[in-house]
Amino acid sequence: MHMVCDRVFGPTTTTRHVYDVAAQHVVGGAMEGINGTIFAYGVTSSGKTHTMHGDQRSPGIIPLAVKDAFSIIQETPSREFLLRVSYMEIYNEVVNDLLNPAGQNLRIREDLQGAFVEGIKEEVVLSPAHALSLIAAGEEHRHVGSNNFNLLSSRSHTIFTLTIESSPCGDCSEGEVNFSQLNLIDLAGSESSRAETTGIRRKEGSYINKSLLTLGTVIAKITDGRATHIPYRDSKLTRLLQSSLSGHGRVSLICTVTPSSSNTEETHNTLKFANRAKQIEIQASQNKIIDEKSLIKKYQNEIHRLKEELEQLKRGIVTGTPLKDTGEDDIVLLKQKLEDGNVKLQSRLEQEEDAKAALLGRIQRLTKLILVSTKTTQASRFPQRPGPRRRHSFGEEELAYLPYRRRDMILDNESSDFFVPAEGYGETTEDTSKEKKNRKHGLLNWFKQRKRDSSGTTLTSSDGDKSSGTKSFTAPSTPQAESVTFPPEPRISTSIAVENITAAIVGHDRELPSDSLSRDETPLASIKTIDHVDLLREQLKILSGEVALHTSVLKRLSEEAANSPKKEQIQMEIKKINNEIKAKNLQISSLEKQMADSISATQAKADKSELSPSYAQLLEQLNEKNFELEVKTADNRVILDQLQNKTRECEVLQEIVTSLKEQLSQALEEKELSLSCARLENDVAGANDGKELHVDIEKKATRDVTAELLLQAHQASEIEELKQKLQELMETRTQLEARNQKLVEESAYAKGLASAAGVELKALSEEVTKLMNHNERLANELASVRNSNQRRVSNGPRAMKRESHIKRHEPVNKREVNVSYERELALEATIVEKEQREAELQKKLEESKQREAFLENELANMWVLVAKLKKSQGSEQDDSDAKLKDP
Ligand SMILES: Nc1ncnc2c1ncn2[C@@H]1O[C@H](COP(=O)(O)OP(=O)(O)OP(=O)(O)O)[C@@H](O)[C@H]1O
Repeated sequence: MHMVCDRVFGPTTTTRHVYDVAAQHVVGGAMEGINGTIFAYGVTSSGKTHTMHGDQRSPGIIPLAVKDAFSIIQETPSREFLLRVSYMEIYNEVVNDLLNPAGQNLRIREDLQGAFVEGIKEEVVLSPAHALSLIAAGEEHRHVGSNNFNLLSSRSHTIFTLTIESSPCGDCSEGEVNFSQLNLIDLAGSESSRAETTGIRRKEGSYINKSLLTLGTVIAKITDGRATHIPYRDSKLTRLLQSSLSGHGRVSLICTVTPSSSNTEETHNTLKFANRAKQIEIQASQNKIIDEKSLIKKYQNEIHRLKEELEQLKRGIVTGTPLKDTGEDDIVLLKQKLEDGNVKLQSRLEQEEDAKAALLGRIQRLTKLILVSTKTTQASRFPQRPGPRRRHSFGEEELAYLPYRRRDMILDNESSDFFVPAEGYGETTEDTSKEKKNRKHGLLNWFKQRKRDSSGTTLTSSDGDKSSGTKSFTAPSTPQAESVTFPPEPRISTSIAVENITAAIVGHDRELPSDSLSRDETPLASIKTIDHVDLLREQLKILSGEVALHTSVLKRLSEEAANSPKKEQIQMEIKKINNEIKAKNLQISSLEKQMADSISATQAKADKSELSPSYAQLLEQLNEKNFELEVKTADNRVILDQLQNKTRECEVLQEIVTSLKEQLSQALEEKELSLSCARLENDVAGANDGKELHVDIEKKATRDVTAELLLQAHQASEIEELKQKLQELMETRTQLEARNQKLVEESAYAKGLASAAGVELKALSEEVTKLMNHNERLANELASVRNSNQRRVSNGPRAMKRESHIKRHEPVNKREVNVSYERELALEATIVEKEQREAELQKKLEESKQREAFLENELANMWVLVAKLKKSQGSEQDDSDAKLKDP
């Protein structure tokens, strides 16, 4: 950015140096009758208060300026001065008197000399300590509060005004009186929209930002050249600074910036502001008061009159009534009269002595307010300033009014009271000591905890003077002033076309009529109506400002909503702000109605009575303003509608983004599932080729929408493939399950067979056992039969005898032998048969055993197979379960 400014100061620069470079010429000019304004501008916590007020270690521009003003008086023995101060704050667009706690919500009025605050308290000051004590007392009433960046942030703009009157020295000074005002302004810091503030701080912040915004707009319009209307009246700050901003006096703008990277945007804005302000064309001139309304003149004249009175009184006392020649008869009478007269004279003398003392006291009181140099040399200070002044050195008493006493750092090489009142200096000291008793250590920073030692970079933009102009502020007691052109001073100045000045003045003049009416001339009823309409207008402006602010916040939130994850919260806030805007718009319309009613009432009255031209003009102005307000409100509504549309669009976009995100996450889930299935398939089928899929889509998708779409397409095809694979896998699984079922059935059948075979085998073995038993019995029988036959043969004679005996009974025995023989044969045949059957059964048993062994073997194989199948099925089931649980 191409930047124009006079000087850039680094962090090591002292405020004293900044004062010398950027402020001293403004103070010097003010002491010569040229209005001056010095103000600090910057983001919150960038060091404005530090620059303007400072502390004991480093006194700020205000104490340095006050000190310098008194130094200049000391160095100007040819003139006598009268200094008075006022101190006010603009808090939430309300003007409060910091020197008088009762002076709250003061009105700004305008006369031909410019804007002034009605009813503001002005105090005549006699010394730097006196002035600083007043600032200190005023600071205690100033609004401060902690914000995110500054523990004691200025929540209001403060304007310290030093009104200077000077006239040539001498009792019967007929010379002109110089009149000027020096405004030293400490602005509240602009607040970032990022600042997390709530409630009262947010309200204060919005007022601060609004007035600073108006200040920026006014400066932009002044420097624009084409602007026909400059909105000075949009804020109290610009209204009061109108004269200074339109170039009618010396102006020095000190912009403070902070090195913090989080404030880059604000720093940039501050630099832009400085750059713009630098383009303002300055036309400073010396103001001279030619009428008798000057306060210094008033005091001088009164002193003069009182002195004459005193002289007369003195003469009256001294001068006795001469005695005339009288006769002897009258002597007694005369003696009597003389005695009476003496008593009377005595009492008159006493009265006159009292009057004389009272007069002297008044003369002393008045003269002590007028400050003159203690130097005896009467060398004129103007137009050439004498050699370097000894200044900036603070005495003990003055330091007491500065915050955080660090006397070791101050070079106290000069007495503080190097000026004296014109007369009665002793009384001043007495008064000052009284002040001392009452003083409070109370400038804002008195109580400030210094949070950091590193300083913000201070940047100064100071404009020089070029031609003529008028004064900026007018106090209620301010006399009429006249502009006198001074030749331009050799000073750094901006380059701006002279036409622009004219335009600015025209714009300025155009605004004046509504308030330029003399209060004496305006009928009371009209004043009331105008006041009411003024009030409504002010309220309207505040509301419009708030609507504008809300609108900007809304815009910001809408932008944020697009990116922030806390969408719902932001949407809620957007809704809240929308509601607020609606409520404000309702208020605006009701105010407009009230204004319209007031105006029509005024119009009706005006129709009845004869309107003065100024009144008609005023009405016209009001109508114009009303129209302007209506236009602005309509504009606001249009902007609001646009914003609401944008918000809706944003919401729709948000929904699209959300659905896209959901789709993406779904796709990712599916892909994950498919991947696990594929892995499972590979495990089961053993046909895993080791194919690896890369799943890092989510990050990529958020980075690049196009890439995301491509990736999605790619993923879709992959998902399709994977689905097919999954299908195949499912089929395989079904087949496997069928096969498994078959095997289970077979195994059950085999089991049945095996058990049947077992039963059969058991029956067979029992039969075999039976047969074997039977066989054994038969064999035993056979053996016993054989044994008996053999015994008979082997028994011999006995057997023979028996046989012979038997022979005697031959026919019976023969039959018996035959039966036995047949029976033996039958038994033998049965045994053979049994043996054959036994062999057969043995053979059958063997076969059964073999079959059983085979079946058992088959069964074992089957169990192995079943176990295998179960195992594979189980792992498959586990995998799919795990996949389903953790997709
Ligand atoms: N140049 C500096 N040297 C040392 N300290 C500084 C400097 N500038 C600022 N500071 C310190 O930083 C803090 C904030 O400064 P200051 O209060 O002056 O900021 P500000 O711009 O007035 O803020 P706000 O607008 O919130 O009132 C104070 O404690 C002040 O002492």
